[in-house]
Parts: sequence; structure tokens; C-alpha cells
Amino acid sequence: MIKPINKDRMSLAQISKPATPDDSQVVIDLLDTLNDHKEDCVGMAANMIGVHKQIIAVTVGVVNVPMINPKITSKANSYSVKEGCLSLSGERETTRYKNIEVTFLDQNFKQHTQKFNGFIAEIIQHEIDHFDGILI
Ligand SMILES: CSCC[C@H](NC=O)C(=O)O
Repeated sequence: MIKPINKDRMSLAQISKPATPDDSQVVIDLLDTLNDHKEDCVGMAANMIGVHKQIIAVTVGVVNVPMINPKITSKANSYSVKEGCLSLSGERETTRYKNIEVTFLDQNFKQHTQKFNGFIAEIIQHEIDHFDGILI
């Protein structure tokens, strides 16, 4: 189900908890909501739809990929970039890493470890910051 975008700063600053299979509907709602915003958004964290669980969805090409309980296990090559966010107005400068390795569960709660580079890596870092309560 498409959900409204959470813009409440206090709510967005809360730390999200690890997700469990009981949160499967949240994954579907996040994918539906990201798909509804495909013109202006390339990634979302569950707290952007008001759920404080460690679930993100990232646009990769034309598909939206969900990641459950993602953790960055290595990062290299920092750079500075301006980012925006549907939950905030304007853009802010932030530090990202060009190359990251991430462990995460897929929609079937199967574990993966994968390397990501460039813009997709940037989106993943932005969304993981969200569930740590960090806004750009
Ligand atoms: C380049 S990372 C920016 C991600 C952002 N989504 C909000 O969490 C967006 O503008 O889609």
C-alpha cells in the first residue's frame, strides 16, 4: 500500500530496530511508496513511511530492490556530494564512499554480501543513515 511521506524531524531522528519476517508487509509498502515517487526519489528507508525498522529500498535501473537489516561492512574512497531527500527541503553537502560492501537480507530473508559502487552505493549510504536517525 502507498503510504504518506514522513516529514516529522523528531520521528525521523529515532533509531530503527532490526526487522523480522513479521515486517514483510512493510517491505511491500515501502516498494509501493517508492514506486509511486519514481519521478523524484531513488531510495527510501522505512522511517520515511513512519516505520522504525531497518528496511530500505533502492532504485537500481528500473527496479526497486529491498534490503532488510543492511550493514556496511567495508567502505573506501570518500568524496563530498550534495544530496536531497523527500523528507527534507533543499540539498546538503555530505561525505560518501565510492565503494562499499554490504550484508543484507533479501525479501525472502536470505542473507547476501555484495559490493556496490558509485551512485547505488551513495543511495544505500543515504538510506542506512536514515534508519540510524541521521538526515543529510
Ligand atoms: C542520492 S541519495 C538520495 C536519496 C533520496 N531519498 C531519500 O531518502 C532521494 O532523493 O531519492
